[in-house]
Amino acid sequence: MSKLIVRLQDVVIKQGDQEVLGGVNLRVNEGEFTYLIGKTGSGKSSLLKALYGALPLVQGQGEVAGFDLNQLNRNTIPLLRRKLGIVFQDFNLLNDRSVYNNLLFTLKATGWSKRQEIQARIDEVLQQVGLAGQGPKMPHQLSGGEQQRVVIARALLNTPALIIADEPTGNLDPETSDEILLLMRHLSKQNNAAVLFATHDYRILENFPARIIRCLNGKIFDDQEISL
Ligand SMILES: Nc1ncnc2c1ncn2[C@@H]1O[C@H](COP(=O)(O)OP(=O)(O)OP(=O)(O)O)[C@@H](O)[C@H]1O
Repeated sequence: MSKLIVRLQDVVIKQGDQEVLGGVNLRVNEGEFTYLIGKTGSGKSSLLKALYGALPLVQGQGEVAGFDLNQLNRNTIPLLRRKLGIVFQDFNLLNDRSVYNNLLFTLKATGWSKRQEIQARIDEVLQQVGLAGQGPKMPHQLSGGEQQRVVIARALLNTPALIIADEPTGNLDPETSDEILLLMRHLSKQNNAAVLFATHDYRILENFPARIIRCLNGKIFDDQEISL
């Protein structure tokens, strides 16, 4: 049987006083690629935030990468996030430093200290996203698609069990969006990382089908449960 990376049971998620999603049941297997769709304001980002410990579960049980979401605290949230790779629409790179130093910053912040291991890991993730040798470049010297590749490389640094991608292609043209999507699907397979990929882009869903979770009217619907 596959290992579950996400397990939510009867979960309620609120933003302030407003219930955004209720009765949420969700299971995502190791290595599984899943889309998350829904209109603006339907709760996609709120669901993802709950998964990375930025919004509490108001009710219900949840486990992500072996962490109990109801038991998270200041000490365990960073440990959970180390098991996750998070990719947003806005690239969120530090613009005052090179690609290499962006990746170095994350490794140091997550406890890496040996120079040789750091160098090797940075080379490895840059290679995985097709940016070998681009470490010395500054973010502004890269295209939007290349910047998003750096963000994906950063997300891979600590070998995440789950990659959470909140509209990662939202700022990219269709051709570059396809490249990023295909890269993420390839990396998901290669690294056995589950991916939750929130998108508005129905073109991507049609061209590259996979399981779809839909946020609608305060609930989630699983269009196609693929069990691996
Ligand atoms: N920080 C916040 N404080 C209060 N309410 C919020 C906050 N963030 C989101 N909301 C509300 O929660 C609901 C769900 O928002 P959420 O951002 O999860 O939707 P979404 O599906 O991700 O939308 P989009 O596609 O526009 O990103 C909306 O009604 C929104 O107004």
